[in-house]
Amino acid sequence: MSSDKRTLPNILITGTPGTGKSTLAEKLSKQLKFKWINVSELAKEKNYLSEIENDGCGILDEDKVVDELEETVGSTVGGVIVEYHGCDFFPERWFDMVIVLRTSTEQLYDRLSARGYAEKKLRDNVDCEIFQVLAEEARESYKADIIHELQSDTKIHLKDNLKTLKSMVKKWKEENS
Ligand SMILES: Nc1ncnc2c1ncn2[C@@H]1O[C@H](COP(=O)(O)OP(=O)(O)O)[C@@H](O)[C@H]1O
Repeated sequence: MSSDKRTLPNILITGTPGTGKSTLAEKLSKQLKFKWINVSELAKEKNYLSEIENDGCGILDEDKVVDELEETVGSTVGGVIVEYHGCDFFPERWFDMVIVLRTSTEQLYDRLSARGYAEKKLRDNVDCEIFQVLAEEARESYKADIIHELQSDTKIHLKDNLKTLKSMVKKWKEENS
């Protein structure tokens, strides 16, 4: 299905753990009255995580996630916000906007320390942000004109990002009505 058949846009929010995906997705979904899907939470609930890796994270059964979400995210209704720290396994046709959240090393370090991440996991995630792993993955998986990198260090950034996204949704609706 092409995006112009949807009545509302679907938004993917991706980024390194701790960059603020859930914080942004929760507020945005409330303000826009969109459905919010946190893939990590879904995977835990539905038991889509197999084999525990050394860092305590399971390996996601990506096919099961896609099958589970196809009815909702692939429907003609749209208006879904999906968030996950990965983006290359979702069908490209699902999304009209792909948001990559970026956070400074210092902020990310503090946030992940506050989460109690062990030193190695913390370092791996900070490296993931420094090397722009998710931004690169997004560029390899989606068209450049739907990808938007947004800085997410401060509460002011959060406010600005909400404003930016709401105006992007407004524009999309005008262009696709
Ligand atoms: N723009 C921001 N400014 C300041 N703190 C933020 C911002 N976004 C998120 N946070 C804080 O950072 C932590 C991680 O945010 P969270 O939304 O859980 O990240 P993610 O979903 O990407 O793992 C939380 O404590 C949250 O309150």
